[in-house]
Amino acid sequence: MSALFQLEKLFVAYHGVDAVRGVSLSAPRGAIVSVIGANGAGKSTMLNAAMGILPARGQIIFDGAPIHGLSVEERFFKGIALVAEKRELFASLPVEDNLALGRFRFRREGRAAAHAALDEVYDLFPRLRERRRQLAGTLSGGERQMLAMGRALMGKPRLLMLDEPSLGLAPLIVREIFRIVVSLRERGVSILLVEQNARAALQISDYGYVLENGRVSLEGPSAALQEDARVAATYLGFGAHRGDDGDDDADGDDDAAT
Ligand SMILES: Nc1ncnc2c1ncn2[C@@H]1O[C@H](COP(=O)(O)OP(=O)(O)OP(=O)(O)O)[C@@H](O)[C@H]1O
Repeated sequence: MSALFQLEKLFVAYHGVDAVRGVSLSAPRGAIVSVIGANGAGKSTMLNAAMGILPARGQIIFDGAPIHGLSVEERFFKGIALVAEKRELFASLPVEDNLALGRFRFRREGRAAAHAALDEVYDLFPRLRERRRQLAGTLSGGERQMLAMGRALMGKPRLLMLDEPSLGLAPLIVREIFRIVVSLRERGVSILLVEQNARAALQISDYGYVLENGRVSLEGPSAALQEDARVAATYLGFGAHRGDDGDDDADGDDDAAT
């Protein structure tokens, strides 16, 4: 499988201090690639740099071409979308207006295309269809995550980057969200999934990277990572030692934290 997206020796700094330190990573077409790591490992920083929100050194390659010099909007038009950890919804607008904003850059395409995109998102997230007139600010945490993903999908991305989609959500909702992520892979969307919930991420991904202190410390097929003693001890809660993200099995949080 050829890579749709690659980072090569990516460095990202805040005030001269590197938070991401030489990360190389590859996301094949039609695959789910997960990046796991504790708080502060550099996961969000890496995604924000990949999207062009933060400046970075190193190579960022999409569909065989370097995109380093492109703006966020140009990357979006190439087919890259990021669902940020904070979801970044318009709380005082209804669900459907939030979704429509995900397509505003395509406004010249006309109503039929916009409706078709909306229908596709509603088919994927029937809950959003039921709540299409509800204000985004009144949605539950899980519904907000669905709306943030739905809005990103309105742009028909080829690469969907998800920053901690399970954050603050109850296990049942996490399962639903992750089931949808798997169905997106079946529809041909490539996924880069950043998660502290290592167990859930490795269960649905094809390949995984472990990020520690801004560096890739381990990588491999997700099934192999699940069997790896260091991953099990630090991120899956087995063995003598647990990492500082001990709440990684998604069963301790409620659904109202977002
Ligand atoms: N705006 C900022 N200014 C300065 N330092 C920052 C900023 N954002 C993040 N950092 C630092 O960069 C490092 C990486 O943070 P980042 O948010 O990328 O980690 P993360 O792996 O996504 O963690 P989390 O899961 O907690 O979001 C941390 O040490 C953090 O304190």
